[in-house]
Amino acid sequence: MGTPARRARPVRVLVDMDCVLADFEAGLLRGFLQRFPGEPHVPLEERRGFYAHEQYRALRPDLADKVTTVFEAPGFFLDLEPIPGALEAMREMSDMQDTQVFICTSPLMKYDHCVAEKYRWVEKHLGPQFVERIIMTRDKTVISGDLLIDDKEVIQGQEETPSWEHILFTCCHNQHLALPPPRRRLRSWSDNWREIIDSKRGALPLDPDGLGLPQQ
Ligand SMILES: Cc1cn([C@H]2C[C@H](O)[C@@H](COP(=O)(O)O)O2)c(=O)[nH]c1=O
Ligand SMILES: [Mg+2]
Repeated sequence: MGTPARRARPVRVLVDMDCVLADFEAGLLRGFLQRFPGEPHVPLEERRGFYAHEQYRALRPDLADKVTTVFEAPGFFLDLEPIPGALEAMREMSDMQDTQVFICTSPLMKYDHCVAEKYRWVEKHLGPQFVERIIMTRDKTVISGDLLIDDKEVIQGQEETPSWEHILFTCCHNQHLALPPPRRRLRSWSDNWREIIDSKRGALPLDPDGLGLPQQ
């Protein structure tokens, strides 16, 4: 009989891209002001709700299509600025022991430029080793992980009970929301993301069949 194993499996962290790694909201406002000067706009401090185009629609119905043309345009996703601290956090996280990091991002339905530009953005800012870590899906609930760091307040899909805990990454459109316990937030990449990852380590099943893991 082997010694009871005390070795945990790695913590798997899924990290969203838009508004978590890449500053979608700042890029959208900048692009809108350049393309439609003189039209009413939504300042970042007044953004509410995940979908910017819905808030622009409420401002004036025709503005929904206008703002949509900004993020569907070639170059939009590639030119987004990194969120402060995001690149450093990703590099540190992927170097952590017993930690797997994946970038989990949803493409636009109008994917012509978005998909390739998301890949190119990751290569440009994080390098080819992170390109291997991209998961592109319209349904994040079917992806397995321990944590999903994401700015969308509600993440739904085919799987009613996703394996991950959703950590809400603070962004202009969600900062006003009061999260019901036990939901957790990451306020920025200066916040306690290391503690959040470590909080998952003890909770992992160790050698579930109880037969012991092979000695190394
Ligand atoms: C604000 C906003 C976003 N979208 C799109 C843009 C991206 O493809 C996804 C967000 O992806 P994530 O992985 O959840 O970050 O949503 C949109 O279609 N309309 C909008 O107003
Ligand atoms: Mg996002």
